[in-house]
Amino acid sequence: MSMPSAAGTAPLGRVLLDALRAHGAREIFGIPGDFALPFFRHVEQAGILPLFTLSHEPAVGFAADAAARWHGGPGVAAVTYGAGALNMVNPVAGAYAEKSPLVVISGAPGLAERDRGLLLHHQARTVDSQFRIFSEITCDQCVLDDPAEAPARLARVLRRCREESRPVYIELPRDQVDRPCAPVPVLPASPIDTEVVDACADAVLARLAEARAPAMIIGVEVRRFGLEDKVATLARRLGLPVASTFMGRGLLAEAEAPLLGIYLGPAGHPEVSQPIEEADALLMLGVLLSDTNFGVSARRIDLRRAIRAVDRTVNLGFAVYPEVPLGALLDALLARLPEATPAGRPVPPRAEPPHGLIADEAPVAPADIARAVNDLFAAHGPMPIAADMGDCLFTAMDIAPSHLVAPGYYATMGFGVPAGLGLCATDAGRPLILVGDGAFQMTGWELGNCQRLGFAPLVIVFNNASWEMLRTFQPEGGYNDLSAFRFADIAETLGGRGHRVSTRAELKSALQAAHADHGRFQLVEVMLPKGAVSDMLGRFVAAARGANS
Ligand SMILES: Cc1ncc(Cc2csc(CCOP(=O)(O)OP(=O)(O)O)c2C)c(N)n1
Ligand SMILES: [Mg+2]
Repeated sequence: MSMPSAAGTAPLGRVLLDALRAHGAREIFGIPGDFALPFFRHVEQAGILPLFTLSHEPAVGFAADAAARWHGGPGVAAVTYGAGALNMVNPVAGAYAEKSPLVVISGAPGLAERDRGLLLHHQARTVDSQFRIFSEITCDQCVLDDPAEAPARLARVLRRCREESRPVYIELPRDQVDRPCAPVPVLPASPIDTEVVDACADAVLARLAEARAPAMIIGVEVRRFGLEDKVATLARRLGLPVASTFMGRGLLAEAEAPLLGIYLGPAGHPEVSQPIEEADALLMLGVLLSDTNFGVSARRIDLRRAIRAVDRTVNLGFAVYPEVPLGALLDALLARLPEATPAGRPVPPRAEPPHGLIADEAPVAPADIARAVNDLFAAHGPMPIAADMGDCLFTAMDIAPSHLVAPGYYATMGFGVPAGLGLCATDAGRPLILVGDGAFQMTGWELGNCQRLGFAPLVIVFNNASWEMLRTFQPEGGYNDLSAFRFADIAETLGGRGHRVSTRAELKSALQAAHADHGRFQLVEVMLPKGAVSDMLGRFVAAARGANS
């Protein structure tokens, strides 16, 4: 029942939608439930943010995460309490790990029903259990149990979501949704101490100036905070060779910058690894110190000599500069550097992505898929890519630069197809989805929503009937053999168009036909021979074995 609105107020559900929009959200992904129905009514009636419903909450989380990464701003996942929200723990954990600004909105029991002394349906342990679970995988949380406090609480968590680029959790008791509430302010950026920033910038430049062979490596925060241009300018002015991490793939690829390529330790190219590992001052901007970024090389990079700027903190040797956002540091560094580009060390020309698929009767290897996609991009322009975990992600490292969303660190399967649907909902353009057969079995069925939603992604399924990545780590595992799903046939049933290919010639013509057909989703099922893996995966596993031996 909508309460009469006092002057300047509106129902809390509507106020929340206005606030999400004002903070940069452009869509809502969700699955309703009785605890969330009052809020979903506002979503549908207000039309402030378009609602995209999917079939299973993990997909809702992955889709909202992908939209957040594309926007560099909030992606919104709205679910019901308990069964819905707890279904989404894995995607939210992945968003936390990979610094994606995801906003989780969960309907919840009303205040009145919490005190009736009954165990509520969807309740796990206590009514507050869900809040505690999400407190572990979000950077801030609030319960909107008092409309008088709601604007301040929402302003706080939405600012932290933006500034930390991490998920936040909003719990919305269903009997509060229609209560009158004042608008939510958009708070100014959290104050920073410019003296700390200045001292930090001076120390960084002094450290780089005394180094014999400085270098730069950049990571996911550069993308999340939209700092690519500033980083490219900094690299030019400093004359430093720069590499991106595995998670930072594609950064600076289109910029005028001395980019070496992707740093992958011994699994990568020596002309990229050497300047990074031999640097006597390594400037690390927005880099997550994760095993997938450095695990195969932790022993090779002396982090004590590195300058690390991530998570609003700069570590330089034993000095720590707190509350220095990456953007503020970049501004301070650029303000201290002349516009001229010094004659830096010559940077070797970047390795060109492989092109020129030989369209013959040979069986398809993962490297052929990269070549075929690069040929397609060269002919028709790049597509945004959503990749799942598995060899498809390693193959993506050989695909020409384009916007990539992938679980490069958290490494969860199931991300690819829902993330591609998330991109379809944004203004990213038609995505290419890369997914293995094992991961497709988890969330690929979400393609069945494409017809209703008007989405037409191009999907490539790497079908080796195997958990092949696991087999490279442990060949003796008999459990890696999977059933032979006929995904191309299933595509037709799901409302799309299926193409099954076994040779390179079939791959080329199927991709051309799929790319030309925008009317429905296209699924190109590539039958890969047993044991066929990308060189990149082979090198990564060998290096990982070496690092862990
Ligand atoms: C949610 C989740 N559960 C298990 C695993 C562990 C795993 C990592 S890679 C992999 C096999 C992937 O098989 P797929 O056929 O998709 O790709 P490919 O290796 O190229 O054949 C598994 C099971 C992860 N990462 N996430
Ligand atoms: Mg497989």
